[in-house]
Amino acid sequence: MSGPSWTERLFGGFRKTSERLTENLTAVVGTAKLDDATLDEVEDALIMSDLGPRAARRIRDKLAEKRFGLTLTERELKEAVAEEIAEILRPVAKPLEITAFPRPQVILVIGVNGSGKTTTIAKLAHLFQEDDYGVMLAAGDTFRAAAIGQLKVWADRIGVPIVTGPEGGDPASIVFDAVKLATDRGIDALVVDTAGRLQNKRELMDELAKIRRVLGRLNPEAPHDVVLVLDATNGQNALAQIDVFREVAGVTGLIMTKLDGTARGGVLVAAAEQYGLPIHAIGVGEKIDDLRPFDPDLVAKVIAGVA
Ligand SMILES: Nc1nc2c(ncn2[C@@H]2O[C@H](COP(=O)(O)OP(=O)(O)OP(=O)(O)O)[C@@H](O)[C@H]2O)c(=O)[nH]1
Repeated sequence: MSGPSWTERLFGGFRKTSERLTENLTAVVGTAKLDDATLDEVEDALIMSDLGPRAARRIRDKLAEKRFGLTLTERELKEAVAEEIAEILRPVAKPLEITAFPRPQVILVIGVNGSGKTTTIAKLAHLFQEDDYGVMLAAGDTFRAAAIGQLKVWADRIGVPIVTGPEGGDPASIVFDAVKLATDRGIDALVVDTAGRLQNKRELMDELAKIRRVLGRLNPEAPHDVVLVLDATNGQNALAQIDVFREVAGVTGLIMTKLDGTARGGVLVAAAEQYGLPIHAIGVGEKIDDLRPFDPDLVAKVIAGVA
């Protein structure tokens, strides 16, 4: 028997956001036309659904601009909200593409422990493989032997080469070896795991800076991508993580995981509005093919309860 489809799981990841929003929107309609008081209620409903005050404000303003004074049915209001959410999400939906020349494209993956970083690296590698790219992994999280072991298990399972070092080894030297090997072998994408010790910001910053310096010596363009993995079940805390990692590592894009569980997926909209960072993909399960393209229109409809 097969389980729920990935889109069904996606509904799960946004359920908390969506239920709150749609309940509150339902309460709004039927009472009055879209005047200031109603718009206030819509804005509140959006804030309470984890979309954040900025996105809520923008959606309110757009609704006012386009539909002030109209009396909308419940469905029409939800569709209008979905459209404005989609407007926020569309510009940030950008798959991670392999374009680096010379190869390899070096993709640093960062994120706190437990965010789904290791699993996401394996899923990304699998996606690249499916597109016929040569992929290599580098186990740059040497802080814990388990992290190295776990990445190795994934590498063996999907059949990609991996460069590792001893526990406590120097991540920069592993990355250096990996880039050289990847260059020799004509690898297209080198995906690098990094330590996720956010509680020790200084050390993490130094470590990432050293990796950058070493990479820069081999290829001034590298790292080409610095992808932050965020756990959607963390809700608003995800925003705080973006703040810190932007400062520590210069994030170039996001992947949000665990959008299949009991996540507060609405935070994705808050992140899009606040940071405008590309969202490369979303994780909707623990299996290797559970990393999916980020579809802004579908996500917007799911959130607004009109999918
Ligand atoms: N439901 C669900 N679980 C996920 C998803 N992505 C990762 N996980 C699970 O989350 C847990 C943590 O994932 P890891 O990939 O080990 O996370 P990590 O950030 O590398 O964490 P450490 O190994 O502790 O550093 C694992 O049990 C994964 O199977 C997802 O999209 N959905």
